Amino acid sequence: GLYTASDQIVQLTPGNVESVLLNSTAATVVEFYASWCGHCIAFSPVYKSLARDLKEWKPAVDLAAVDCAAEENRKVCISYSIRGYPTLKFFHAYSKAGSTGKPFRDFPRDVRGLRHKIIDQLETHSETWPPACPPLEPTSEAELDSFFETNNVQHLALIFEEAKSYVGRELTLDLLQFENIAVRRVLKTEEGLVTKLGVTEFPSCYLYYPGGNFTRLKVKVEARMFYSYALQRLQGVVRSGKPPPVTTDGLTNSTEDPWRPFNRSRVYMADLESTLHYSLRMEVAAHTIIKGEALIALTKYIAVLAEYFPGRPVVMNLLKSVNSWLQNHIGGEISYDAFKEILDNSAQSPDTALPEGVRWVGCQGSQPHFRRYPCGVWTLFHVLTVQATNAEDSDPQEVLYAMRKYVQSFFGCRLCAEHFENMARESMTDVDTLSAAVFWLWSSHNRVNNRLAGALSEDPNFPKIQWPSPEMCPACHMVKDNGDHQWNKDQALSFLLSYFSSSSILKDYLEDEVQILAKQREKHTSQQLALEAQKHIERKAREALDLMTHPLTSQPTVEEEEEEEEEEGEEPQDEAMADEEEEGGEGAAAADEIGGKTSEPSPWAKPEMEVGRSRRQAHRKPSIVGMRMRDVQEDIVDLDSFVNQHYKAKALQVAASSRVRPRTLQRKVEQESGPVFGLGMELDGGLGMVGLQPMEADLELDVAQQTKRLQKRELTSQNFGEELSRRGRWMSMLNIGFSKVDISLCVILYFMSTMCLLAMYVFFKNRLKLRRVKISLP
Ligand SMILES: Cc1cc2nc3c(=O)[nH]c(=O)nc-3n(C[C@H](O)[C@H](O)[C@H](O)COP(=O)(O)OP(=O)(O)OC[C@H]3O[C@@H](n4cnc5c(N)ncnc54)[C@H](O)[C@@H]3O)c2cc1C
Repeated sequence: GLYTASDQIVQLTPGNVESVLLNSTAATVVEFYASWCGHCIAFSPVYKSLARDLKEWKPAVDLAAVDCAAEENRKVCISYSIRGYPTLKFFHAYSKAGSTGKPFRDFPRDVRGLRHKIIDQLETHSETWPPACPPLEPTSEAELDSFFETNNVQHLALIFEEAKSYVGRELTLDLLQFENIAVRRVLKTEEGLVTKLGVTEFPSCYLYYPGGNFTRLKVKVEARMFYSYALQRLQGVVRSGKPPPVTTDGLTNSTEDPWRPFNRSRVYMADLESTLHYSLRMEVAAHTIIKGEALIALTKYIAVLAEYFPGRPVVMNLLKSVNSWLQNHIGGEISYDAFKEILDNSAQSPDTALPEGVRWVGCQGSQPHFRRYPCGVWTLFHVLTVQATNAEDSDPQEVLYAMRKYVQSFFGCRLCAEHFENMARESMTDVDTLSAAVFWLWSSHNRVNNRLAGALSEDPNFPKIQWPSPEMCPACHMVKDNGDHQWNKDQALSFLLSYFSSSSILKDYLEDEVQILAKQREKHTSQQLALEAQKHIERKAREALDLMTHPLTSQPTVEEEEEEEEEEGEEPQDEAMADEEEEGGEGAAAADEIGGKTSEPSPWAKPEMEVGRSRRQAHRKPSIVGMRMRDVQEDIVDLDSFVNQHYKAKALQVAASSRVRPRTLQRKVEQESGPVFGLGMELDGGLGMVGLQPMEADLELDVAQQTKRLQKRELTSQNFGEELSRRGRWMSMLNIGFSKVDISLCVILYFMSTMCLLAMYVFFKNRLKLRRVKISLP
């Protein structure tokens, strides 16, 4: 069909048509249309505007539509005698069954004309006046005398006008949903009242009070919209069913945050940063893996933020680094965890952070469930569209597209997203200038405001209005010759450009940059500590398990030994290479050498293997001794040293991968022939190094063999980064070693399991004996 749920037009179907049109408390205007009909398509924007214009009249008049082109509605349209499209019909309140409505013949194709036609029809109601509709006839002096006796209202607004004017009746219906106010029209011909109040201008509005007191309502222009804005803001006037606005004291008590006093007509950076925090750390976080449309949406969103967000340097640095990370990302998906690492600046780049948590200021609500994040989203994108106007060569739809995509993929309120998408589909693609983008968002936001006025989500302290109000921007409002309201687009644009400009954004209540960075560092460190501690515990558990399953007495297999040799051999290389790559090369080469020797299954390899083994066992023994010899402090998990070690390994890794450069063969040969592990010992000096004594004697290799091996290593030099990180892990693992408690625990467990086995052995042996004795008995 031509209408959606966000158009505030009831969509009729065979299922609801009777309940909507018959015996209803409100009169209903129905458009019968065919979705293929060009005139209907052309009329639909007018009908939608009419629905927005008459929004406040709903209890008295509602708008509906039915698509007669839809097969399922065919019978409905036939039963209402529809022959052509579009057809408008008026159904009075409490219409009886069988009523087919009054057709609007040759109806006007503009909102004003239709509005007047509807008022005319309302006035033709011949039966008892429907209670939901306020009296539309002019009032008299006599009626006013007793008005306050029969009506419990605080304000009576009198619209003095000519007989042909509709302003009084329109305002009566406009204020229908507000309490503590009533509106009546007084004709120019009501001389008594005109003279009493000294009325000289028609139309004009006077506030009338008990006892005959009165005052003139001051407005910029004597017109419906200006009266409406002003009357809704009178003291005590509230939307029906809504609690009265609370004072700041009340607000302080009803929100968990302390109330932050603020200027209602300014934008606050604290709201924008809070919105960024919430959207990137809460909304986007709902996607564990971000791919497809969501990834496009995130990339666009971050790109416009990095380009146009008028943030402080620390936030801009962060947005730019997230943007470049996303732009350089290869592949169709990212994990939120990876994204969050960048967002939380886990690389700890200086002066780069997005404050955590929210501090709503201009978007504070009188209750925790009002305003806040959605208010921030609107404000953020208004700011971005305005900032984009400074970059003249940018794509006019860029920011709107980013918003559309973001809302589609991430905005948690799915119905809001659907409504927004409907608006975007309708007209976003028509935006062809940067100013048009500012306008589009502003008018779309006003459409949403119109729809939501009076909704449950409306904060009574911040009523939804067509923004900006005449008080905020008098020049933005003007009236046409016929008295209808019109936006002065030039004035509205310059108001928006100034209101959302970076220079107008207030920096109050922002968290201090130094504090943000310190917090970030603190958080990062504690995360690292927790991670390292967890790794440490896991490692210890693994090692203890190993020790139980491979008791000290059992001999490792040749393969195991080879593996260990390789690992041991690599460790000093890590450290050495990171510290000074040349030495590391030697260490690894020597380790390769050992591996190479032991793995050769030659007949004469055995004695050599045995020699190697005994030597290695000699190496291994001190490693355990070494553990026992370690400091008493070892019983305490020294997390600081873990962190240092982690950073050191990381830094070395980065340094190594960035500094690795081709080495000359000659240099390598020279280096390989020297005592190779000395540096490793010096660097580490702990458990991990124990098995790596200098072994010049074992390294009498022929040059050709070495050359070959080195060439191989040269080829793999590109993978140093990876290799290093792998080896780094081993490094830290061996370096930590076992504490006394660990060893004692293992020995006790080992002893207990041996005893257990022994007990089982004795038990079964005795049982077998007993059984044999039984069998042998006659
Ligand atoms: C894309 C989107 C769609 C939404 N759809 C729905 C929905 O379908 N249903 C629903 O219940 N809620 C919806 N919401 C939430 C709703 O629009 C409000 O954001 C929310 O109710 C909070 O209202 P608020 O009073 O803080 O003012 P908001 O409407 O959030 O406005 C925030 C601030 O922007 C300024 N402002 C107001 N109007 C304009 C304007 N026209 N142009 C420029 N600035 C303006 C004002 O200073 C105002 O305080 C949506 C929000 C977004 C971001």
